[in-house]
Amino acid sequence: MIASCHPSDILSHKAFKDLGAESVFENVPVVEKSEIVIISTKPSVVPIALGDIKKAGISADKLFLSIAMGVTIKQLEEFLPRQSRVIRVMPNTPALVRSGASVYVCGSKATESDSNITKKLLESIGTCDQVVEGMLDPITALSGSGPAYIYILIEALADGGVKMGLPRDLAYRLASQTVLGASKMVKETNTHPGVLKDDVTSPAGSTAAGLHFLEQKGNLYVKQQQQ
Ligand SMILES: NC(=O)C1=CN([C@@H]2O[C@H](COP(=O)(O)OP(=O)(O)OC[C@H]3O[C@@H](n4cnc5c(N)ncnc54)[C@H](OP(=O)(O)O)[C@@H]3O)[C@@H](O)[C@H]2O)C=CC1
Ligand SMILES: O=C(O)[C@@H]1CCC=N1
Repeated sequence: MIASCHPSDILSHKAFKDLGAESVFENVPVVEKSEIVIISTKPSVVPIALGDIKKAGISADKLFLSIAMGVTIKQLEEFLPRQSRVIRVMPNTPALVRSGASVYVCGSKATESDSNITKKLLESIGTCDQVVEGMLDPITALSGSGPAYIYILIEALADGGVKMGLPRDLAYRLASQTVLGASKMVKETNTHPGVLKDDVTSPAGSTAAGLHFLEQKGNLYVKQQQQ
């Protein structure tokens, strides 16, 4: 494995080395020495980084996997040497704990073998689905950005517990395990989330009161947006 980073980025340089990768400060040697190249710069940097590769006139016999948000297959193929094989991927940060949700789209020159190796790579860090490019923006909003929305939910659940007297570490443990458990219920029982919600909600119970409160707040929010 070989990775590039900026000369001032000592932390990434060390992190790559700790992973057992060769770490360099230029993109061209990374592409020269690799069969599969992962493009993971910010979207605005993609044309610059790929421009370096095109200018260097490297052989195009490589598979490029791009995780850059919003950079289309057509743009990637234009930025790279002709005949480069391109696959666009949208992963998410739970990949760090091997619970990612990734999707990928094959470019015009990607082969079945490229698709298979991409699936194998992504399945080693979570789930993986092949999709069509038109789905990538909504998927970015759902599973790409989604963890941020769930963290806010976990923080809010824990804050509520702390407000009512729970120690913070216990509150975070319970909140995160609750999200994990609820998620597994949806995945493993194949039951509609509305039905699972009803199962928790006893008549005249505390969950019904909590849901009523949230619904009122939700309606309030929608009304504020409409004003
Ligand atoms: N964050 C997320 O949850 C997700 C992000 N993505 C996509 O991943 C990409 C990276 O996002 P993120 O990790 O958050 O961003 P970061 O800014 O953390 O990472 C970008 C990396 O690119 C490096 N870089 C900058 N310029 C160059 C260059 N010219 N050549 C090579 N490397 C360069 C940076 O190095 P240095 O710091 O040394 O400049 C940095 O390590 C984005 O395209 C984003 O859309 C996709 C899915 C989820
Ligand atoms: O917000 C971002 O730029 C990236 C894309 C998906 C998740 N984070």
